[in-house]
Amino acid sequence: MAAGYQVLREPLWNKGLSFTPEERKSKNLTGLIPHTIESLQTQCARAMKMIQTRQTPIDKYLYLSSLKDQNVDLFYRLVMDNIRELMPLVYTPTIGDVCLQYSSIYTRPEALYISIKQRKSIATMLRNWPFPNPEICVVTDGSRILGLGDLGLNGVGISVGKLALYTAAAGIHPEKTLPIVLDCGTNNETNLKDPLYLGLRQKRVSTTMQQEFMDEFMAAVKEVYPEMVVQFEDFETEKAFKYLDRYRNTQKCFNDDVQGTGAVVLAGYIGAVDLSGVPLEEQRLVFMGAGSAGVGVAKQLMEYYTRRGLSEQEARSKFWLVDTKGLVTRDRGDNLAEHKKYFARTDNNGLQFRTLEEVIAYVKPSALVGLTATFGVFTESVVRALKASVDGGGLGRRPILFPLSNPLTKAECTFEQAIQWTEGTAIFASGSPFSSVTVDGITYHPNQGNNVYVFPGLGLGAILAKASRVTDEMVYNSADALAKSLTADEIHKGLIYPRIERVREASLVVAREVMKAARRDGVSELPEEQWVEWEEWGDVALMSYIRQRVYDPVSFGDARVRL
Ligand SMILES: NC(=O)C1=CN([C@@H]2O[C@H](COP(=O)(O)OP(=O)(O)OC[C@H]3O[C@@H](n4cnc5c(N)ncnc54)[C@H](OP(=O)(O)O)[C@@H]3O)[C@@H](O)[C@H]2O)C=CC1
Ligand SMILES: CC(=O)C(=O)O
Ligand SMILES: [Mg+2]
Repeated sequence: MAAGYQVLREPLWNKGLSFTPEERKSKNLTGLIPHTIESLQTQCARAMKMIQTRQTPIDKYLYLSSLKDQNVDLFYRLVMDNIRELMPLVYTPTIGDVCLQYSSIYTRPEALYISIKQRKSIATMLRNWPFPNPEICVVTDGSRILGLGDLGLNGVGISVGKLALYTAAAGIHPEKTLPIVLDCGTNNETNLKDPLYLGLRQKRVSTTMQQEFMDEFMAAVKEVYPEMVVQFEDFETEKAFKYLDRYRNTQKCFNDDVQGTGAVVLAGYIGAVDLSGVPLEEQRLVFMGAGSAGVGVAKQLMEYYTRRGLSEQEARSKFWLVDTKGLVTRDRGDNLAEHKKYFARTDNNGLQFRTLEEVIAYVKPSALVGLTATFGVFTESVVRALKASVDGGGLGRRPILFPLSNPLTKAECTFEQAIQWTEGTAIFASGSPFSSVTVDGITYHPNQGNNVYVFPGLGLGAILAKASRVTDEMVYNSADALAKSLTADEIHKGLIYPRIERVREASLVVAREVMKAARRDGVSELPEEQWVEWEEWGDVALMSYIRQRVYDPVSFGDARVRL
């Protein structure tokens, strides 16, 4: 163990003012820090005060980021204990601005930056990562960052942000997380012209060349870190589907935008249907956006229907997908992208519907899901038409309205608009957090339908189960577990997701069910005796195993009950 100053300079060793008298002596810290001993809570109180003095979300982010670089335990204790206030800073919406400005605000490395020019040394770069045996990586090529488009290398911020939540929301040790950006060029002219841009100054390479690069990357991962789970994040549509299909049967990986989003929306949908007064079989869903998230979500919801006894045909018929050209139909006359074909309608009798208003008038949906990355496409007339089509089915019925695009500047509508235009009846979930709204003395609370409720638990479950693959059953069960994780109080309050303060508790439940699904699918490589023991003692024993393995920073002087 290094002594003195070096201990204070190493973020994973530094405890700030929480070093005990014995540690201060043994590590030669005496005099290098103030004599006072403080608990993590006291240090958190100081940090919160500092955050409040910062004016803009980016300034607050920079303060937090610098804190993470000085004292990892303090950073995570702070985020865990103040998740409602701080998650929007380390994640969406602020992380969107961070990515937009990443090259300008860059101060120090925090990820692996792998450029296609260095493709011959991917394995070496992976080995250069200073911490041994990472368990989870989030990898992006920056080609579709949130709803902000192609940000190139600057998209690395999303890998960093998602992994901070793996730790805060699921307790994966920070040392075991690995953010990666694969730099294949960018088509973003602003970045290419920016003298400070840190990425390759060239247009994106061809699909074929990137495919070869991905193959090399995934092979290097298998060679260097065979146990690591790979989360694909924010790859543009075609690549999102293609890479998932290509690697999912041979490596431990999943796509967060397709599968994580699918699972989180399914969990919310299960709760929303209960509140809506429209029975599951009568629900009719319009999806605005037929990209990686839209199709991923539709497929996951369809799975729910088929597990409830509907045939594939019946289940598929509940979904109407809309893209920039209107309702997706087989006979629309354009060359439909492969991923859109499955849900393309064939029952439209040659009719085509260009606008969302036309689609709503035709379908009379009970639920409207937005995954377009386009602000404001749920206009007043659209939302009022949705409400009218639900009202038509009987009094007291409530529309399901999920504008899920990120960050807030891309949301299809705001919470306030949803409340106003539906007279407070909308069952609402958005991708980024909106504040509560009070109208005529009634306060309405929004839900945040974001894959943050799924990926941390899904990843943790896959790691702890030593799963050789991430199977559909594991993904489906993450949704099921999340839906069942609400408390009576949350259900009573009309919520469809656990309060964000409980995201960690919910993630551990998700992880437990993911582990069990891995076992059922025969992909868990844990010893048989271990499973026999859990099967004998049940969920309590399994949960206790999980809790013993999660990171939960505490300090000398803390007297509190931990998860
Ligand atoms: N809440 C959450 O947890 C998550 C939210 N998201 C958000 O979802 C959004 C979309 O992501 P993703 O699916 O990966 O993106 P894609 O680029 O794959 O898909 C976008 C889709 O939206 C359609 N679209 C865009 N503008 C319009 C418009 N004006 N009218 C109708 N359709 C439109 C596109 O049509 P076309 O095909 O014709 O181009 C395309 O089908 C992003 O903002 C992302 O942040 C994603 C994952 C998780
Ligand atoms: C949340 C997320 O994964 C996205 O917006 O892409
Ligand atoms: Mg994403």
